Amino acid sequence: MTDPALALTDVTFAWPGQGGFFLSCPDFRMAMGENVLLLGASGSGKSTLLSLVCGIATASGGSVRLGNTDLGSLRAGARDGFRAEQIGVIFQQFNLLPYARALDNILLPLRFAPARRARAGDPEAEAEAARLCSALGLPDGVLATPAGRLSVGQQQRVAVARALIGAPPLIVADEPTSALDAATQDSFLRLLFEQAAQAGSSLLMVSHDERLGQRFDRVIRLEDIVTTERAAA
Ligand SMILES: Nc1ncnc2c1ncn2[C@@H]1O[C@H](COP(=O)(O)OP(=O)(O)OP(=O)(O)O)[C@@H](O)[C@H]1O
Repeated sequence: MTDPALALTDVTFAWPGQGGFFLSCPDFRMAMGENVLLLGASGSGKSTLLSLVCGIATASGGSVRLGNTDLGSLRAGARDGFRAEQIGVIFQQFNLLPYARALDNILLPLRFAPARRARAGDPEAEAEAARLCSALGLPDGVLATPAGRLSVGQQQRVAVARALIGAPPLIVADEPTSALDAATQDSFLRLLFEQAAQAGSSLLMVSHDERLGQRFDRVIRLEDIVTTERAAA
């Protein structure tokens, strides 16, 4: 039997400090190639769960597995490299380098990920970046433009191209449509799904927006897979 793309088992985690936030996730799995939307209200712990999935935060108990690798078995440096190889991340604020060309932003994850760079067609990864931009509806000329000079919609597509390049097995997206109107959201999601499917990537998106649900293989409410507690003030 093939490993799931992602498996969280008996995971526990607490942010340190007063008013600490505790989260536990007994069992959450995603199949290879599956698209899952995780719905939750603001402050419910969606970004915390994504941090655990990406290995940015480390579970205090249980296991987070991507394919056949347990993130907890990796030292910090190895975990960073593993993340760069295996996960394409689309942040809410896109996190592009504003003074770097869109092309350099898209190629950035490949610097830390030799296997992903090879999948992107090293040494011609620029051609793959151009193909992704065109497939995502970005006009010619965007690649050479500093990211900070692009429109919000264009920056968002550049952020998606950066996540998709080199076909990472998992794409993680944190509220990537929050800055868009409904019509633009729909075309954006269609392109993201098409390109993720072409790359064979699984897609885990978190949002508070129930309207996005119809395009996904599975829609889950955060409270159905995690329990959370806040320390008394
Ligand atoms: N870096 C951090 N350090 C300490 N506590 C944190 C940190 N990040 C989040 N928290 C705590 O975890 C709780 C859940 O936050 P989280 O960002 O995971 O929720 P969310 O569902 O993603 O919210 P939003 O939709 O508003 O982004 C917060 O209320 C906060 O108390």
